[in-house]
Amino acid sequence: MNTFGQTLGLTIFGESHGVSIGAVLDGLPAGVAIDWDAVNQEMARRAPGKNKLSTTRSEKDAFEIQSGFFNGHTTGTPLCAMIRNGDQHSQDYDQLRHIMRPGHADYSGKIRYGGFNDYRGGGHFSGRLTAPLVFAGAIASQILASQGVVIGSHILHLADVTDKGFSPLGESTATLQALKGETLPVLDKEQAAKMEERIVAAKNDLDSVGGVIECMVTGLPAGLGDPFFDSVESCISHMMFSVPAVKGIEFGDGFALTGLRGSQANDAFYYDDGVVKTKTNHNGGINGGITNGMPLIFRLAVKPTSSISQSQDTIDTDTQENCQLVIKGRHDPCIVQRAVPVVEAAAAWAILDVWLSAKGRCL
Ligand SMILES: Cc1cc2nc3c(=O)[nH]c(=O)nc-3n(C[C@H](O)[C@H](O)[C@H](O)COP(=O)(O)O)c2cc1C
Ligand SMILES: C=C(O[C@@H]1CC(C(=O)O)=C[C@@H](OP(=O)(O)O)[C@H]1O)C(=O)O
Repeated sequence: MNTFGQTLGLTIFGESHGVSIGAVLDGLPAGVAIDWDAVNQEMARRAPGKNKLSTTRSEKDAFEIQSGFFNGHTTGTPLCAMIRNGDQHSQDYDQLRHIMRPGHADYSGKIRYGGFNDYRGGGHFSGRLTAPLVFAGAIASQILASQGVVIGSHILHLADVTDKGFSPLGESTATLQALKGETLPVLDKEQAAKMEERIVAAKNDLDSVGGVIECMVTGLPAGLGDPFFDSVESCISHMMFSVPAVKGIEFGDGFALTGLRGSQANDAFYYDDGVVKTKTNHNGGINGGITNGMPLIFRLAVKPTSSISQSQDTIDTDTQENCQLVIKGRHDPCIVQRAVPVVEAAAAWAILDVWLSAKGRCL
């Protein structure tokens, strides 16, 4: 199934080198006035071909609304948006019909779909399918913002360069919003130039780099989520592994919690003018799968781009022999900075789904 969500259904469709890609958003509340300029801004943050750190494929990522929006408001029935593809170089992919890129989905996709998958540009597996995800998330984040929820992210690590982490007790809305204007969003501004240098160096070596994105969600009330299968961690993780190249997630202190004692890892409660807070936030705003009212924090591992131009060992499925592959084409030397708006959008959609499920489809 290519649909995500319990109360709010998101279906994404299309192939990177097909006519179009798009999304169907089902279950949105009726009567929401959407700020389309803000949606366009989010699309532009993710769009390819903007600078030397990204693929040179140039796409406008303009969307055409097909349904679900009438007289300035959502109708509450499925909202469908279509995004046309315009700058495909499909000949770059001719050899990839039968020569499998290591690290990409060529082989697994070929087996899954019996060889009928559209392999051009990675087809339906392409990072291009994150454009409809951003479209959906941009709408979800507007709805969440009306309830006081803010989502922001930065690059915590890129190759061997490290930014300072988010303050676990929360960052201001101004800080989270300001990060959205940056190509390499970091808190310690000196790290951006070093990160850029690592991406350019990898590209010059016909290679790629990966990193870690840290995401924070502020303004969530306590009590959202469910204890087991639909825990907030489960819902967010389910969504985040839909972002191509994401290979890991941790909440709060995550794996580092394993090195602490209980006395160090527990987040002590206190009343702050009648509001329940915790003095630390090692658990990332979630206890028992349910939000506790503190900022939600998670980190994602993003792998280095698999399509590199060095010669690599692989297989030819036509001849059933081992062979060498030199990939042609226009690939991102680093996915991390391109994935930042995608992660925020994906978080917005997953959290709005949790919210509407908890509150019986209502805000
Ligand atoms: C925004 C974005 C851009 C991407 N750009 C590329 C790219 O240019 N070349 C590439 O090989 N992979 C790229 N990827 C990653 C692949 O789509 C992904 O590695 C592939 O679908 C296999 O999925 P997996 O890595 O999650 O196993 C990109 C991913 C995202 C989110
Ligand atoms: C098109 C986008 O990114 C693409 C993601 C991608 C991949 O394999 O994931 C491979 C490249 O595709 P192509 O070879 O067609 O240029 C990227 O350009 C986009 O982000 O909109």
